[in-house]
Amino acid sequence: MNTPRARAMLFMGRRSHQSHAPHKHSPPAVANDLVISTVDENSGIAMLTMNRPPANSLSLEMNEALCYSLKTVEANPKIQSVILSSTNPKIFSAGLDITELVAPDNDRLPRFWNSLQQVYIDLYGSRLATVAAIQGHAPAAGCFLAMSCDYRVMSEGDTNNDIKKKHVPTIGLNETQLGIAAPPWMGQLLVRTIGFRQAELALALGTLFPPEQALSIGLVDDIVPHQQVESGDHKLVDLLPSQIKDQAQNSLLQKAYTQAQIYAKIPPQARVASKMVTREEHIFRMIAKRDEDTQHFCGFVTQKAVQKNLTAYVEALKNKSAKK
Ligand SMILES: CCCCCCCC/C=C\C=C\CC(=O)SCCNC(=O)CCNC(=O)[C@H](O)C(C)(C)COP(=O)(O)OP(=O)(O)OC[C@H]1O[C@@H](n2cnc3c(N)ncnc32)[C@H](O)[C@@H]1OP(=O)(O)O
Repeated sequence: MNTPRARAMLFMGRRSHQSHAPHKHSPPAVANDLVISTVDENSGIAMLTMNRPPANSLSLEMNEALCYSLKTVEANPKIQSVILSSTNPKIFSAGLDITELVAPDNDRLPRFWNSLQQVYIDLYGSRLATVAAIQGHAPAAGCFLAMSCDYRVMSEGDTNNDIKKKHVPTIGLNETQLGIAAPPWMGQLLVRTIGFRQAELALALGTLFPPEQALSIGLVDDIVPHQQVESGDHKLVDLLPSQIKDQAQNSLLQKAYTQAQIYAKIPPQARVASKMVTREEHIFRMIAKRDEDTQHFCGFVTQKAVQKNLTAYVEALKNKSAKK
């Protein structure tokens, strides 16, 4: 698998195993509205908007929809950049769908984990320039999605004095707070993004960072105030799915679009080759340990003590939501 040809194919949007019989890890082709895909061939920019209410949490089907949408966009040679966003103005993604982990089905659990691994392989190894527009919370695997992109722009949130309107999004790998540990490849992604010591601290404490702190440690590349801008780029307006058309003047999406334009102007072969330099080793290391990782995950999650923590966590989430 780890041959020069396999490496090149990974980053050119094709998988070396696709020419053979379906691989056990290949996500099935799915088409649904969990991820809304819009494409503008003139600018070379596409947008994938996560649309799984209430929290864009990552279920098996959501992971498959993400991979399918990304592959479909990648197959269009006119597209060079993609923006990953959310229809929910307050949540980018709440991470893994925790209900997948509680009292799991023996057959579904490994398939679920494989689908998440595939999201990582496809997104981190995409030939496209990927820009995450993080308008709301991005805990755990939500943070992982953002870290798998090439560039992260985060909204400062609504720091309105009115406490009811106030909304400050946070981002980070908070798994330890749930009594679980981030999988090794996800934790390593944090190390690669913010450096060893900051990652060591953040992983142990399960820290969720507000936008300014996330910027200061390099977890995001830019933050933008929560505001409408005077004149939006009309090309961005064309790209927005109907569900978020009213956000055309939104400064976060404007910034993400500008960054996607900058990437789209770089000669693609050179951009892709430079991405391989920093990412291929990490991806191939994960692929080599993929089955072992799935076994660890299934063994870990099904432990009695872990199930107890997760059950209590889901209960607390539901109670919190019911009290609103
Ligand atoms: C030896 C090696 C071993 C290796 C082992 C590896 C093991 C690794 C295992 C797991 C890795 C996990 C990574 C993860 O991603 S775990 C998920 C972590 N996510 C969270 O902790 C986030 C939880 N959610 C929240 O904190 C909030 O919902 C927030 C995102 C901040 C939004 O807050 P708010 O706007 O106030 O919204 P609500 O809390 O009211 O939620 C709205 C509804 O959404 C449901 N919800 C929220 N998050 C999830 C989720 N992650 N999964 C499923 N459902 C979720 C919530 O219950 C509300 O629903 P309802 O209104 O129907 O009750």
